[in-house]
Amino acid sequence: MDLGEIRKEIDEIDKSLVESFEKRLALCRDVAEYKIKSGMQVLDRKREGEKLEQVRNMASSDFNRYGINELFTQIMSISRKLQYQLLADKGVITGLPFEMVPNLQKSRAKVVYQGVEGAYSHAAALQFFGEKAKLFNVKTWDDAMKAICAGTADFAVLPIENSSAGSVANVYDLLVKFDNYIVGETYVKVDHVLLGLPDAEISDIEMVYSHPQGLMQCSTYLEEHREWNTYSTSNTALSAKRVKEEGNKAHAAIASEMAGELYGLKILDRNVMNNRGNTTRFIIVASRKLYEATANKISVCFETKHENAALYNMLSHLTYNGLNMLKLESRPITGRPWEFRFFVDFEGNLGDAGVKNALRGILEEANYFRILGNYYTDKGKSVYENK
Ligand SMILES: O=C(O)C(=O)C[C@]1(C(=O)O)C=C[C@@H](O)C=C1
Repeated sequence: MDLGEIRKEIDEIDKSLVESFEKRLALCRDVAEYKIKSGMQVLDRKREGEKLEQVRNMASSDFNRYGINELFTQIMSISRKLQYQLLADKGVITGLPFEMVPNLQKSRAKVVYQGVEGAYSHAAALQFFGEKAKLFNVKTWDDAMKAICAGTADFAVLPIENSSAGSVANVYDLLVKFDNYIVGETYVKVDHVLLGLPDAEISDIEMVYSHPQGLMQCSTYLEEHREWNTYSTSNTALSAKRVKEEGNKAHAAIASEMAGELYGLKILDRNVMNNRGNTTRFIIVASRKLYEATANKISVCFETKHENAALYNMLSHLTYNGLNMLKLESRPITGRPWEFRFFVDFEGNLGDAGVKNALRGILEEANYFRILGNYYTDKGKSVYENK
C-alpha cells in the first residue's frame, strides 16, 4: 500500500472515531441531566474502574491494553468536564463561599508580621499596607496566624517563597493548619549584607548568624569563607540584634541594610547573595474569605488518591478550562509516609465561569480540597521594573 492510501484509511477511521466520540458525549449529556435530577455526583469511580477493565479486556496485546486504558481514562475525564459545565449552566454549581470586596481596607489595618523590626517581613508589611497601618510583630509564623484567628490583627504578612532558595515549607503547612485565607501578595527585593560591630573588620569574623533562608541564599559566599562557622537564628534582623547585644567582634550577621542601621552595625561586605535579583514573595493572610474585584491569581490545595495519573488528572481541569498554572508545590502529609499534599497557583478570578468549572472538578475528584485564596498579583513586576 502506498502512504496516500494508508492515510486515507486512517482518515476514515478517525472520522468514525470522532462521530463515535460525539455520540458518546451526547449520551453523557443525558447522564448529566439524570444526575442533576437525582442529585448524584458526576464522578463514579466504580463505573470508571469497571469500564476500564472492560475495554482493556477487548484489546489484543499488552501495548494496546495500555493505550486503551489511557485513551478511555481521558475520554471519561472529558466527559466529566462536560458534565461539570452543564451543572454550572443549570445553576447546580453555585457561587463559591468567598466575598468579593472592591478593595482591602489597608490604611488603618492592624497588621502582624513575624520577627523583629527591620526584618524583611516588616519591610513587606510596610510596602503593602503603607505607613498608616498599625504594625506589630510576634515570635513565630504560627503566632502570626493565631493573631488573625483571634482578631488581634486583621492581616498577617508571611514569606512564602524566595527566588533562589525556593518555597518556605512551614508557611505552606500553616495554610493547611489554620482556617485563614490569602488575600494579597507582595514582592520584596532581598539585598543581604554582612554586618559586624562598628570596630570589626572582615578578618575578625569567626561566626555568622542568619535565618536558614539567609544562609542558603548566600551559600556561595559562605563557601568561600569556610573558616567561618554559621549559626541559624529565627530571623535575619534578630541575628543583627544578637551581634549588637553580644558585642563580640568575631560575630557577624547576614541581614538587610535596614537591620544594620536599626541596630547600629557596620556593613562589612555587600553583594553576598548567590543571586543579585534575589526576591521574596510575601502573602497577606486574613481570617475572612475575601477577594478583591481585581484578583487574578488563585491558590488551592488538594490531596489525591495515591494512584497512577492522579495529579495529571487533577491538573487537567486547569488545562481543559484554559487556566494558566503559575506554581506547583508539594508537601508531605503527616502520618502518611510518602504521600503528598499539592498546592497549585493559577491565573483567574473566582467569578470566572472557567475557574468555577475547574474548581468544581477538582473538588469532586480530590480526597481533600481547599481554596486558599484569590488575590491580585503583578508577578513581581513592581520589584523588577523599579530597581
Ligand atoms: O456513567 C456515568 O455515570 C457517567 O457519567 C459517564 C462516565 C463515562 O464517560 O463513561 C463519566 C463519568 C463517570 O465518572 C463515569 C462514567
